[in-house]
Amino acid sequence: MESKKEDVRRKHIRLHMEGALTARDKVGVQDFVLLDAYTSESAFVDNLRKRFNENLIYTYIGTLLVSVNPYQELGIYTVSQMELYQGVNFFELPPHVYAIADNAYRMMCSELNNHFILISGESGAGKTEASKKILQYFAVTCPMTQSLQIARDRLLLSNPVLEAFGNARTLRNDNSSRFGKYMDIQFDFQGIPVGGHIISYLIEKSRVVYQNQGERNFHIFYQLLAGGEEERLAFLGLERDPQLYKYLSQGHCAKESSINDKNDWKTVSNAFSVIDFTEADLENLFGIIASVLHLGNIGFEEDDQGCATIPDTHEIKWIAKLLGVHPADLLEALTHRKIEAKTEEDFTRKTVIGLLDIYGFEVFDKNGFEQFCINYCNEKLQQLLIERTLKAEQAEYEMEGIEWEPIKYFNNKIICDLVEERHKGIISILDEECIRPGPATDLSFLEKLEEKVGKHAHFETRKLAGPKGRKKIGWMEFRLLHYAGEVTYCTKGFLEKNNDLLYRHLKEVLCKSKNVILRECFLRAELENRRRPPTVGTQFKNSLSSLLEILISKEPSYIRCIKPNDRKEPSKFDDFLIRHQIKYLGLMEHLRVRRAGFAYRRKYEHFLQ
Ligand SMILES: Nc1ncnc2c1ncn2[C@@H]1O[C@H](COP(=O)(O)OP(=O)(O)OP(=O)(O)O)[C@@H](O)[C@H]1O
Repeated sequence: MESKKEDVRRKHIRLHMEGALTARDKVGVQDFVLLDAYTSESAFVDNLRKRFNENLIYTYIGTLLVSVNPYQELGIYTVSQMELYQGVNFFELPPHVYAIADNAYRMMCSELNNHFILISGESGAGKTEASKKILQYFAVTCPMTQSLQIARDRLLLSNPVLEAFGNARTLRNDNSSRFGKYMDIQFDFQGIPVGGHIISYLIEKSRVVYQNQGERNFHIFYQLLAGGEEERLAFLGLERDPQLYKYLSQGHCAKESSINDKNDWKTVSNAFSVIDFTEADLENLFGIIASVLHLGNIGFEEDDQGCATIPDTHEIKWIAKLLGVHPADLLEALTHRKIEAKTEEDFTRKTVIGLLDIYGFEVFDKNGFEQFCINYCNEKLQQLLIERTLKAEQAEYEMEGIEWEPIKYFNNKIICDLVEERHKGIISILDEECIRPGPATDLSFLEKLEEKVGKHAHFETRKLAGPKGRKKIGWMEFRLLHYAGEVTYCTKGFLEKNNDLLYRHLKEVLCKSKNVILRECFLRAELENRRRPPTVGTQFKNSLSSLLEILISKEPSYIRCIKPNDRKEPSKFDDFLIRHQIKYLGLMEHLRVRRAGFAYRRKYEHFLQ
């Protein structure tokens, strides 16, 4: 009986495959490695366009998956599609995100090793969707006992909560993740999912207090106001109208027709109940969320001695109530000084498949401290790719004595060092400028950079550039020649954003809070540590290095997501925008290396015949 069912399944798969193979033959190449003009970016774009026009959004470069956001439902994520890819050799079926997921799963089961799938691309390119599809794939295709379904649901349903707290409307994407997300799914020796972890990285904290024109704060604030029950809002001292809150209205788009905060609130509330948040947990959590809104509305004034005062204590009373702290202590702490910062994570090993959904290179008209951090993160991830893929591939050919042309690829370690090297790198120089006594400014920081890294081949400023380059760099700016291209950063705000000081008084007050969540975040023991807390840049660097430690021990798979146009339109393929992404995703470079591997395989196969 079982084998008959299996036969039918196999037949079904074969028919699908044959159909797909014919379709794929007609539409460009399904693997860029097969491109004759593989060094030509135009040929690359042509192939991508041809396939995209036929709704074939996936193409391989060897085992790396290139995905173009279709901005429409294509009907390619059905359960029968999942079954089609289940247990089938990677290259036998047309490229698909399910093939990547299935391949990692099968390798993990057979070799009992750990894997990660790195999903990168710029905002709106489809990273989060891709990671959701992979999770759904595992949820449907992995052997599952009833009790484990609860764990599965938790993993899938925690997503709306993560998105509510970590995503926001930006100019590029209505639901843009403003943090890096690492999720791993643990499997036992039979390949049954037994648990998982979610770690969020590098959240864009500055968004809480400031949003650019056309952008919003994190969704949860708006969802709470739009959908929260009357009693809850009354308890929190909140009004429904987001315009009343400074932290929600700076971008002038608190209410957006494309976003339904009220409906989203329902989804998030439901998710909270599935992941076992009690009413007491929610009370504490929303107490903190509401306090942020009240904090934003506090009016500070200067007294006769030039000191900060808060004449209207209305908001203070609410915050004190919600956080369970003494109003006088809070008032004092908000107008006086001291410092702090925090934590990392740790977890036990099993065989796991990790999913890392992380923002790609950001290159805007004006790039600030946030873009500097994000792009540094991308340099480090590229380093990992070089270490793990390119170098390994070359080493293998050399070891086996296979004839091949060495590929010249750029090793971006030099740029990583420029940013992160102790005492010498940009982050250290910035930290020094933040710490040193005397009047440090963003401009003095720029001057320090010129003095200390001015000779570096990947660093430029207006002063250092020749007469030609000078025009394109402003007085307050420096330019980094990243592995994927140049990005000009404006130093304005670097010092302030790097400092992230949480004054000691304030921390002491929060340690005594009756709000359980807050008390967990501000540990008394940490107050005893009199050392200066790390700066934001250093926190970022440390967090990144712990992320890389997690990744380095695992076998990698890569998904590179591309956004086809800026208007979120289906069927619109903007060549210019796509070329930009091909460049910043390093795809041509990757193809060159893969192609060398492919040339070898072809030679080898021929030899075998
Ligand atoms: N495979 C897909 N099929 C259909 N629509 C998609 C697909 N991938 C993405 N989209 C559409 O594009 C939108 C943006 O995608 P997504 O949120 O995954 O981007 P992202 O790369 O995670 O962006 P950010 O970095 O800003 O979070 C989605 O809300 C969805 O409407």
